Amino acid sequence: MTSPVFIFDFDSTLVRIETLEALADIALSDAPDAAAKKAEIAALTDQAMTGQVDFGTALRRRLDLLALNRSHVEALTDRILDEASASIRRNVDFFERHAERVYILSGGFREVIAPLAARLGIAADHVLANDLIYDAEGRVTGVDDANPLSRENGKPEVIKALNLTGPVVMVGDGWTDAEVKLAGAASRFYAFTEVVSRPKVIEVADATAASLDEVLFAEGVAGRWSYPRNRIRMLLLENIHPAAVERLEEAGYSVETMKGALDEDDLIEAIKGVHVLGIRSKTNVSARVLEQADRLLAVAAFCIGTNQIDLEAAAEHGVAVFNAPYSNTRSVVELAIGLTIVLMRDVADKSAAMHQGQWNKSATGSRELRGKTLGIVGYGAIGSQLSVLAEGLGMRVIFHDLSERLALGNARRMRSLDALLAEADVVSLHVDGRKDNADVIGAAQFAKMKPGVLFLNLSRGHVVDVDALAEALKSGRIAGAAVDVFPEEPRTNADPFASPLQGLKNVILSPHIGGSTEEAQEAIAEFAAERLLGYLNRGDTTFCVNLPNVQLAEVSRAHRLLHIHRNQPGVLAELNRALSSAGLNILGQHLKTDERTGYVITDVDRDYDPEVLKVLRDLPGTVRFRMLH
Ligand SMILES: NC(=O)c1ccc[n+]([C@@H]2O[C@H](COP(=O)([O-])OP(=O)(O)OC[C@H]3O[C@@H](n4cnc5c(N)ncnc54)[C@H](O)[C@@H]3O)[C@@H](O)[C@H]2O)c1
Ligand SMILES: O=C(O)[C@H](O)COP(=O)(O)O
Repeated sequence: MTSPVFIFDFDSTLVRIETLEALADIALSDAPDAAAKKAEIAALTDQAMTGQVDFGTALRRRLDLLALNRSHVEALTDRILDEASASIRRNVDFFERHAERVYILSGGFREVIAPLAARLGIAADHVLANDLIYDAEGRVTGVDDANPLSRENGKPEVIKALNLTGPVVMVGDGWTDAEVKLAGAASRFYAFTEVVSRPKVIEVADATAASLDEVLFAEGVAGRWSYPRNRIRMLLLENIHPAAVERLEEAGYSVETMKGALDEDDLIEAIKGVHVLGIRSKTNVSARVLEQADRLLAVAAFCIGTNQIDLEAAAEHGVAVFNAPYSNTRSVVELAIGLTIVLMRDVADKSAAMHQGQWNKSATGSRELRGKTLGIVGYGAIGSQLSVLAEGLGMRVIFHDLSERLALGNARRMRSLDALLAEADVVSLHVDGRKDNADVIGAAQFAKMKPGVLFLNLSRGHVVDVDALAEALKSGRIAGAAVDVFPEEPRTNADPFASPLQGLKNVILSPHIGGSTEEAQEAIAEFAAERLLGYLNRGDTTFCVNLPNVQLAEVSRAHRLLHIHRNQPGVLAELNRALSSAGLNILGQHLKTDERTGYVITDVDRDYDPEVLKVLRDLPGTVRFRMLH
């Protein structure tokens, strides 16, 4: 079968700008009537692109409004590579490989197009565009009137004159591109909507393409990615920072967001057809949810904790789970320090009294941090950082951890929790949210603490018996507490909150905001989005919390087969037998297993019978099979 000739429009297709509007921004930057002129130019562009004004008239009227000169055009030309549309940037490889069957056809200007054409490997004689005419002073006086592209219906005329063989595929956003189809000069016309969507153009198109990946997928051309990225749906819950949306959309994925968390039934409904779910600490991804997720490839916890996700069930379904283990740790530590000082000085109650008109200046019970003993339970990423900062403020630090952890600075490891409780003036909990940690601190532990101790929990709600804490506070054994996390937390800001700790003296309650700083949320968004992109685009499972971790480079000029299977004997041998009997040439292979799951990544030469993919999908033990190219 002859592969098609691809003809691409330039403005709002290969690039995300309209040339004349961008030139207007440059040329009119100091003009007093800039706004009015720009509006007129934008209106003319729109009228031409929707077929309301003929293209030639619109072009000349816009040029007349601009008083362009060579330096304006050069300024745009210099930055045109940065303006390439996202899916074009992702698919440079396609252009390079098919350059001899690719044309750029544009009512725009050859010199503006040239740098991008060169970057895509498209020869100068495959760039069909208007030529600007300059006078001796470098002022633009118009375009070459003899060029059909400076007129209505110029594009079909130019294509026909090329006498192309084989199917012709036209890709563009505007009416002049639709004219190609209407004049019978293209076999198929894709209305390109990545930059702008024009209903009148879509109406006459054979198909709509929200990205170049869509066109390549529909045309059966091996693009940069096997499946159009915009068809991969991502659902981000719980008010995840917009930086994540930006990054994932820039990479071509379709992202939907919701502010709050969802309960199990609503989540099951919401993730139908969703490939990637983004959550924070309040969405429970249960085995039942995973069971019914029909497309789910990955879950990203845009936070540290993953106790809200059934990690084992996710692995059984081949769903990779990622988190951001470090991005908000500093925020939690700063809050813990601040809360400790506020508790030591009883600032919260004194402030509340002042709001009621009471002046209560007194030093009784107020203490400095300096020289006090801080007992940190859980000496991981947060606990150990808190240790360093607290020492910097003059505290003595002791800690207890189930695992062997390096004591930082002068911190002293305590062999038992009880030993720590007996010595600490302040107890701060920083254990992880594993199920076994339920009620790690209850009545018995409060009884072992020093009278007058201060208590902080910024880890997980279920690790403390809150009723026992309330009793210990009421009895005065505990002098104050700061609690940021609760066994039951409202799913959204609109839901009510209730706790036995409400109304107690020297108790600071905060709505799970330990990691809620702008810095942390942005850093989490970037980190977790990168993990997702690494997994979707390369199969990379670095930092994955439930599948074997494999760090992978981008697949280049090969197809990558990603096979997740139950860790049972013989799967790798079977897989390689299938590959070898199909005559596939293996370019590279990685295997990593944990006690439950195996993950094999095989890069193969591109030419093979696609039937082999079915065999791999059906291999005994297969949990999930995916291919990237
Ligand atoms: N309040 C917030 O907004 C917020 C923000 C970030 C993290 N967190 C929570 O803070 C906690 C700590 O986070 P991290 O990043 O430091 O986790 P981490 O996994 O790095 O460290 C947890 C440490 O606790 C230890 N541990 C677990 N159970 C223990 C137990 N029963 N006794 C003693 N040690 C135990 C582990 O061995 C580990 O060293 C987690 O629960 C996390 O979900 C809360
Ligand atoms: O696990 C975490 O990182 C914290 O508990 C923060 O959770 P959040 O993103 O829901 O605030």
